[in-house]
Amino acid sequence: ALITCARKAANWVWFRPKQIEKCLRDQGFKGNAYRFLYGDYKEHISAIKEANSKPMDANDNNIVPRVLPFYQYFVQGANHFAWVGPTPRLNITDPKLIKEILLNYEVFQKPQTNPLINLIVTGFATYEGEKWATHKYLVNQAFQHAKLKLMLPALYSSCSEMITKWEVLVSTKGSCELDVWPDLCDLTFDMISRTAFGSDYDEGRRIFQLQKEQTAIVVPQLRSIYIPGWRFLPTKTNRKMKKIYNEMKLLVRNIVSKRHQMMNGEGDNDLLGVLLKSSLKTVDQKQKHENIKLTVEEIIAECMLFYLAAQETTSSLIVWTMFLLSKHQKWQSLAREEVLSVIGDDKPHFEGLQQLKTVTMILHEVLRLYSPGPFIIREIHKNTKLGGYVLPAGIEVLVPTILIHHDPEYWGEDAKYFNPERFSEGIAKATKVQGTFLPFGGGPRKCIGQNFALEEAKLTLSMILKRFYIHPSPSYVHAPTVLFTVRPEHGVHLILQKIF
Ligand code: HEM
Repeated sequence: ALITCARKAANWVWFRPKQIEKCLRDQGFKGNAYRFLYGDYKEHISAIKEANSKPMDANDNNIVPRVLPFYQYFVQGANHFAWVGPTPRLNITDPKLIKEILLNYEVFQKPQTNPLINLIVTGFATYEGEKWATHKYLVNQAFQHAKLKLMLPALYSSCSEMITKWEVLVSTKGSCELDVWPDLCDLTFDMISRTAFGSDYDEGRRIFQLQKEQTAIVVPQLRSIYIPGWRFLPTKTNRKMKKIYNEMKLLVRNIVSKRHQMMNGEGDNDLLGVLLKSSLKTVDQKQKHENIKLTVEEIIAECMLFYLAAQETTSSLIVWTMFLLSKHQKWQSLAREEVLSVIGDDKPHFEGLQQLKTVTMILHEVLRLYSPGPFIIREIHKNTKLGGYVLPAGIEVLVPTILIHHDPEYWGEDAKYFNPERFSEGIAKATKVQGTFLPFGGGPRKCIGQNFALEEAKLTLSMILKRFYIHPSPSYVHAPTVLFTVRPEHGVHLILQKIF
């Protein structure tokens, strides 16, 4: 047994990486030679630290060196690989190959993360195969057009609370300086709580606190140490995380069972209602995924996923939009004019939000420049053809979406500039090469919450633009950084001026 274990360990930390390295080099891929256990990991971490050590010029949108520092400094180009411990990660920037990767989702799978991340990311985002397909199908029911329309009043209530708070702040002087980031995080949390849990959303608030605690624990771990195989160690951190996770699970379980008892087969229109319906009844018999029932455990996992996937991504989109509108007053005025002409003094309504063309162009441009999810990672478990290459089993591929979004080859010489005009004739005509706008990913594993996020963002921006002029603040420090999403390291300080 000892000999078998020793052989396996030696294979994992040395022989297999060296074999893979040879296979990659033989096909023309470039990268550093594999170094025992750590690979390029130490350089990777110091590149992140170095890149984040100083703020950027506030007029500079070239955030790639901060967001993908290792890529920028060491890899320098497409079809290079870097070592994350004993695992090589191949960078792919060719749109044709990216399309192949995203479409071939059964082979290019989501990477297995360490168990700490598994305590944060749950639900179907972590599944593969038939289980993923059936769960995605069921969860998708909650994001249908008709359902999104019904969610609007809940989103409106959340947003009104934030706007009222800001109106109080500006009431004495007519304007105030404010870090809008924490408020936007609270807002998107509140929105997902209401839309996920309907009337039980208050009980969901505690989940937010717990998720914040989890992130606070996990982030320094991810950035500082790397011990290959550490996932097997019963560390203090693991225990702390597990404790928080169990508390979250209990909270969601209580909400789920309360609703389960109340519903007697009839669901609400919130996300939980849709999932619970599926646990009570069989789904449309004509559909492929008939007779699927979710267990309570599975529903809990999906609810916890909503919180993670829906919250910081959308707040990141809204905060960078506010920041860029503060810098580009022309676009701010155009957006405000459009909101006033389409929605006027009414409450924002679903059809109105669909008609906001300028606001949509602005949001697309923000998603391009400040993509909340700046890269996509996949791994393969068997030797796989990709274009003219044969990729060896056990490697990861990284699609650096943000790098592609900033590439002048696809977006023109003004790729680094904020120019929503490029989206005036839709996404297809904004880029020179199709498949280079990937803020929500692509293929079957594309983001399920895309329309929901855009609805949230349009509603929030409409309500803000109707009440306030947004100006830059001298205390703002431009420091985009990646912590699950591209977020502002020191918040986003802006001056809000009341519109009378
Ligand atoms: C601006 C906001 C958002 C952005 C930029 C965004 C981005 C993304 C991206 C890039 C992916 C693909 C990841 C991959 O292929 O590895 C993804 C997947 C996903 N997103 Fe979003 N997302 C946003 C909002 C949301 C919201 C509001 C929800 C839920 C309510 C959500 C739920 C999910 C889920 C569940 C997946 C996994 C899909 C699957 O594995 O099939 N996202 N998102």
